[in-house]
Amino acid sequence: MKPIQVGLLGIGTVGSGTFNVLKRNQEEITRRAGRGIEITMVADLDVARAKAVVGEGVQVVNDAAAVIANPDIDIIIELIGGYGIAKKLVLDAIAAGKHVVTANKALLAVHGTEIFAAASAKGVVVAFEAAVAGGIPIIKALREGLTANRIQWLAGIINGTTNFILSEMRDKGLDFDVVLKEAQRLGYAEADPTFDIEGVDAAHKVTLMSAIAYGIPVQFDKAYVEGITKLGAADIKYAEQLGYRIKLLGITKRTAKGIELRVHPSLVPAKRLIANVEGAMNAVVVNGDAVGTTLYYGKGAGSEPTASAVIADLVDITRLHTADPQHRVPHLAFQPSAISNEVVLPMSEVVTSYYLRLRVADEAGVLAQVTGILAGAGISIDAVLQREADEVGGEGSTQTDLIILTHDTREGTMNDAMAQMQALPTVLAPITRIRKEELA
Ligand SMILES: NC(=O)c1ccc[n+]([C@@H]2O[C@H](COP(=O)([O-])OP(=O)(O)OC[C@H]3O[C@@H](n4cnc5c(N)ncnc54)[C@H](O)[C@@H]3O)[C@@H](O)[C@H]2O)c1
Ligand SMILES: N[C@@H](CCO)C(=O)O
Ligand code: NA
Repeated sequence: MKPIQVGLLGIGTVGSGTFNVLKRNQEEITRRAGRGIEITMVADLDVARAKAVVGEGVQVVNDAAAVIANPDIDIIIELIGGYGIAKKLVLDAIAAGKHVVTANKALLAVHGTEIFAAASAKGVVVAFEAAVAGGIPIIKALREGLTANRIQWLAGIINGTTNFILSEMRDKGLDFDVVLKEAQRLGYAEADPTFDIEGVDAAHKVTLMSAIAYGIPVQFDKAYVEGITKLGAADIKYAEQLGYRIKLLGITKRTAKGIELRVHPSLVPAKRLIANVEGAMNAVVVNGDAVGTTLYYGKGAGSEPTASAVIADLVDITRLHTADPQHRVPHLAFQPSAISNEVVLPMSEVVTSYYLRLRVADEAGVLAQVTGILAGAGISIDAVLQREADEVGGEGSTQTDLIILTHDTREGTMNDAMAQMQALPTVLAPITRIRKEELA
């Protein structure tokens, strides 16, 4: 089957990430989608910059309408932003019978009702995973994973720029303006950064989540919106002293009287996981009556994290483009015909770092014997801790514990070294080995 053809409108921060990730991971994405996905035409006002990103072989124009008019294109990605020209282009793409993928939360939160109605009438999809919490698959979780539940409430840190500002102000005592400039440089901030700092961007996102959580129309005009501009450094400090962190939260809650929809700075107990979401990271907590509380965490902004969500929507739409129902939800996420025979490694080939605890005789030269074996095996030591014998075995003890952290080592090599260490007469008990994972 020939690749599905995609037209990209706007190749700035998110657009270039989308182009690059799609190209880099082409082979695996095709195995998942069941068909290649190719951006064959790009529109951007800055044609020269666009050409520098896409190279040869992709048509670049400055008129987005020309991409929509191209009959070979099945999916339009809108990454221009705003409610101006983007609205017209999305509606034109729908009218032309094309599916739309967009990261434009502003457009959907304000004009979603009109846009979704147009798409329904035409039988096309408007997918927007990238619009809420960037790379975190929160739309998919609400739309698919949690469908059994009556959602009670959800709350999220859904604006990276403001979370970055609050984190830097708290940790480094930096000024608001300095941190905002840095967020803009890193590509997190909206074209108009007042949308970030006044809470508007978070309100766009929580409006969309509220609609999906409760099955109501998107109603941005009903949201209460308060940003972080009136917060003082002193408030952050006092909250801290009381055991809280201040976070800009988007909250939507079902109550007996109706649905709450609001964005404002909030004190959150410091021990909550969400209170420890720092920098530009996002997190959303969802409470459903059956599942209880679930947490979704990750990068909510930036070029490739946002591209990750855009491409997931492209894969979903591509999977729909077939009559075969098996194709739509492949059991193992990859198409059955694309399952690979890559090997699963035996444990001896696994590479990790280690914590070792050796109960040894408290005498000269023991440490040298042990480290000598590790050096001989090419195992690099990260840290060594030798406990006082008295601490380990009580007063007058002749035994002590030697704790060693290693750098990455092949398990088979470690097994051999451990056998040698265990055989030393000065090693008095079975060695304890715990594998260490950084998980960063
Ligand atoms: N940057 C992020 O981390 C992020 C994350 C999630 C969602 N978003 C959303 O993604 C969208 C794009 O954001 P971005 O950060 O990539 O913006 P950007 O400013 O980096 O890119 C927009 C691009 O669109 C082009 N453009 C403007 N008007 C055009 C027109 N009429 N025709 C064709 N091209 C035009 C610009 O030249 C630019 O290259 C926005 O809706 C934004 O809210 C961004
Ligand atoms: N301006 C947004 C981009 C992601 O939607 C943020 O800072 O989170
Ligand atoms: Na998302």
